[in-house]
Amino acid sequence: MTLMEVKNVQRVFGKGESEFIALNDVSLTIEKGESVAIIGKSGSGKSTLMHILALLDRPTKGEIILDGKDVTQIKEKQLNHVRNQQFGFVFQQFFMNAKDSVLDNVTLPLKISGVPAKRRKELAMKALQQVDLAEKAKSKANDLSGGQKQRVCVARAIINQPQVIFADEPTGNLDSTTGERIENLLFDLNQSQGITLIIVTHDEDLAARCDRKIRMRDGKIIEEVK
Ligand SMILES: Nc1ncnc2c1ncn2[C@@H]1O[C@H](COP(=O)(O)OP(=O)(O)OP(=O)(O)O)[C@@H](O)[C@H]1O
Repeated sequence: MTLMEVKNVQRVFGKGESEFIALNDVSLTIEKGESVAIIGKSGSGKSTLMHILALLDRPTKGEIILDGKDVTQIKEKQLNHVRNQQFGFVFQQFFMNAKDSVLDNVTLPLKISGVPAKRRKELAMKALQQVDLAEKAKSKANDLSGGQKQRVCVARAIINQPQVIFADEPTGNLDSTTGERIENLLFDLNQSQGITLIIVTHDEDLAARCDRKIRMRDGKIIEEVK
């Protein structure tokens, strides 16, 4: 089953002399339950493509079809809703509220979607158990190690039972052992819950674990390897 189709997408930044084509006629289909690595040199357009797929950015030209629906032109409010309900995010820089508790960080997506506090806590504890960090629920996010922070981010990403997790260099800030633990977590979720994984990475070993590798250069997909 197809999850997402990207059709002839172009993303242009800037205007006039400073115009820059970051994505140039990119087309791509993503199946449900796949794990896909987006690879390529710095500046090749990987993050730009991921942001478009994750509906965090809109294409200048082209179409995005999600679950058979054209979402290219839908309103910001609806986009936010789709992201909140269906997507989870894990980024290299963690993006946590450092002064808040682990629990508050993990429940944030549910707070946004209006889930009552008691239920939020239940689901957060379940998600934290999955990443083996239930005992840190009350700690300040800032007091955790890098690997623990990233596990909190994975817990936050799965709390809404998303159909896709978007990960941008999820192991980029971690040592290799800790990074591998995060990788294992992501691939376990992919295998056991069928969550589609879309991972931007420089790490060839991480890319090799994905079902499919999409290599970008100068804003184009130059190679797809299964
Ligand atoms: N908001 C923006 N305004 C102008 N140019 C941008 C913007 N975002 C990205 N670009 C340009 O688009 C190109 C692709 O950027 P992108 O971040 O997608 O690359 P990347 O492959 O993810 O690189 P890296 O591996 O370094 O993160 C770069 O040349 C970048 O300078």
